[in-house]
Amino acid sequence: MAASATSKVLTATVDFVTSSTSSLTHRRGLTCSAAAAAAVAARIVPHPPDLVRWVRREGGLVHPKLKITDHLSHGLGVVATEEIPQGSELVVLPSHLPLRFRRDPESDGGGEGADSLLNQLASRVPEELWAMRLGLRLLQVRATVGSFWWPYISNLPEAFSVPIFFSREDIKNLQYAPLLHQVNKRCRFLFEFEKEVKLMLENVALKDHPFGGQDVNASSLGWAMSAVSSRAFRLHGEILHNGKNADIPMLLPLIDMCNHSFQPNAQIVQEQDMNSPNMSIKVVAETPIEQDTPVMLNYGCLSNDLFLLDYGFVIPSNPFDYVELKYDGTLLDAASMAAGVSSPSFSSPNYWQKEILSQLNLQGDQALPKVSLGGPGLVDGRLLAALRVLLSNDKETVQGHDLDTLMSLSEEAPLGVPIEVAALRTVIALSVIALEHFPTKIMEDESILKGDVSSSKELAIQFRMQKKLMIIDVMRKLAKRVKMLSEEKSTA
Ligand SMILES: C[S@@+](CC[C@H](N)C(=O)[O-])C[C@H]1O[C@@H](n2cnc3c(N)ncnc32)[C@H](O)[C@@H]1O
Repeated sequence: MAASATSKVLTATVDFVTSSTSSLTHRRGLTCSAAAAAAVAARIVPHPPDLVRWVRREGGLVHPKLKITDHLSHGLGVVATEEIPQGSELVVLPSHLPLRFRRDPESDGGGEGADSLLNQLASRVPEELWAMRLGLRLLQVRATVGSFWWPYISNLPEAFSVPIFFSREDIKNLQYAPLLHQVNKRCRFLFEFEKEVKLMLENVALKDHPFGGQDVNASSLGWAMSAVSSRAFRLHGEILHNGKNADIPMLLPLIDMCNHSFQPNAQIVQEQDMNSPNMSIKVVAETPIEQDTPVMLNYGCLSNDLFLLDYGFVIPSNPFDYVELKYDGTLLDAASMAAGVSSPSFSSPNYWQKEILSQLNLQGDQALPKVSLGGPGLVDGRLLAALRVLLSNDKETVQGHDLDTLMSLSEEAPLGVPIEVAALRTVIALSVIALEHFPTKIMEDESILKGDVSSSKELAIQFRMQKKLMIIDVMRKLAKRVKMLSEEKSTA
């Protein structure tokens, strides 16, 4: 495969991103450090108060057959000490226990108070880094002597295994440009934000200081952002004056001790409190929970990029994992030729094909060239439709199908078996190119993991290995489909 074609496949090249790799490792402050292991259970203080007792004392409910315990590879977790029936309420939090960022419009107007300064700082955080906003509140509460939330805060991990705390070397070890890009973006933001916070708080009197006069740097900001991204749930806030309620992120004491599974045995339920605009938040058993079984919640159908970036772990054989590719006609021509398709015309579509590419947002001013491979659909619908359309010379047949049909892999061969086989073979060749883009092979990764590696290096290697295994899985499934179609055709 031509090097120029292969270098285009992933949405950005690793070299480009790593040339400016930022990392928080050399800036570890008082309040944070990289996790010594993905499953590290060390807390902010060595012997924090009993969280279960605190929740009960504050009027919450904790099922008597639950306890917090070490979960081998997931840190702490919540476990059933005896069988718990389906439908049982496991934890109920009264509305004053969740920690949220409450934006008080009256303190937004440039006043001097601590809350006003916190609001001003929060308003400088871009929406996509929402975790930093609640993180500011978390830092404020953490710095408050005698804080109501201290029993909760003191039970938080002292370190997180998210990649902003990896060494530069281990960030490069991820080998996947879209994630490197996100990690760098977060690191750069934290360094910039540290400057802004310092500037804004330089001459603030102690009584007005949102962090009780304590130094806040990129590391402590990173700790707070990671605490929130790995533990907060987006839930309905209280009912607003207009009767609606907006989704807001909240830290849920004790509930956030539950680990993640795609086959959860419990779920979060919100209930309107009688006579108040508040919502109580519960965890309810969705299935019977056997003795010694952990209570598991589903954090969401996320890719490994998001699990690693926000939570600091990677899920093996994650059905929602995918790789990003850039839609590029020249690359598709190369892939298609490698797949044995004769005279493909991806780089020179004719006018009716161009129109469809525009409708698919793959061409024109509004083009969104990022497409994906993997996930539940295996192939990005827009990519599949483009391949099917560009491999066909039959305008009438193509125009006889709507875009949804052309984009669906479950629609078997809408433009005929030869076109379908050529399209799928092209995707397989694209997958090979994507695989070649990783500097190491799976076997090399496996042998590195057999050695003595740091936990962050292990996570980085697990991440890239899972991406490669996922691509191979896509290739295998598509090859099976090609075989089936070819057999069907030959027996027809
Ligand atoms: C909401 S907290 C759960 C409580 C956490 N285990 C603790 O020790 O505080 C989420 C964190 O738990 C760990 N975790 C949760 N589910 C996991 C899983 N399926 N695999 C690995 N780690 C997991 C990760 O460190 C994640 O950032």
